Amino acid sequence: MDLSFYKYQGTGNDFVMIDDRNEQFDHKNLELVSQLCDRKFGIGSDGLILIRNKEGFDFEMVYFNADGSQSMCGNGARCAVAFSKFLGIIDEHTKFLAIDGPHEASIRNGLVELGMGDVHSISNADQDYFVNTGSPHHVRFVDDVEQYPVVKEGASIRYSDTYQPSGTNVNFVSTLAEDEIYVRTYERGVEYETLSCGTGVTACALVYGYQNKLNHVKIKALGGNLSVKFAATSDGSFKDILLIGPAEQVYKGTIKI
Ligand SMILES: N[C@@H](CCC[C@H](N)C(=O)O)C(=O)O
Repeated sequence: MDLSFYKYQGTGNDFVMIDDRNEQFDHKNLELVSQLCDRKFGIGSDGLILIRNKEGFDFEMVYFNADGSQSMCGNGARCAVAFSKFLGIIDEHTKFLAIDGPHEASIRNGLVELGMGDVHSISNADQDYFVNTGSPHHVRFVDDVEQYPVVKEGASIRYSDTYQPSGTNVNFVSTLAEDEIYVRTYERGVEYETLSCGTGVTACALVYGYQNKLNHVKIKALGGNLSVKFAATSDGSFKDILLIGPAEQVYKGTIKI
């Protein structure tokens, strides 16, 4: 059977997107998901997203990592908003459902402002930090992130006893300017460094912003630039979090499954 798909990228985090409003894709077939995401034997991507109908929402984003596991994906959600606009499901504003709950977003000229879920706290993790932004993120500040062994150190933290059994994503951060950081991320479920991670840069921006009394942090990632705005509350939690950045359709195709 031929499966139609679109390919999207958000700051280099790339996704196979499937319009599955007729629910024909077998979402329990995780082997198929990882085969489609395989860069040698499939289409190739960091993740796969199904757009489905959901009562009370414009759509539901069903997200899978390349290995078939599921979590919240910030860049994927920005791409899902762009794809839903392309499909004519939404106009400039949307309310949709993801695995971590409802989200609101807007899109203008390919730039997506994505409302993220509230974050309850930043925890200490040895000398580093841990933040859950819909997906789990370890955050470590380093002197020169460009030269840092992200895959080696990231894998060692991801598989450490502290994070068993489900593991974590791992972000390494250096300061570029007073209001700008450079973030590189080892992603769980891809099991490698990706060019950008939306929930990851959000976690890093919250930690950096909190420490430096900022409510708007710019982020450089390997795949492009993002920014995060938020409000810090007196009890150490964060609300009104916006992840802002581009989302682009790269191509469409069909593949035999
Ligand atoms: N790339 C994503 C994060 C995807 C989920 C993550 N790999 C996990 O399993 O926690 C993003 O842009 O947020």
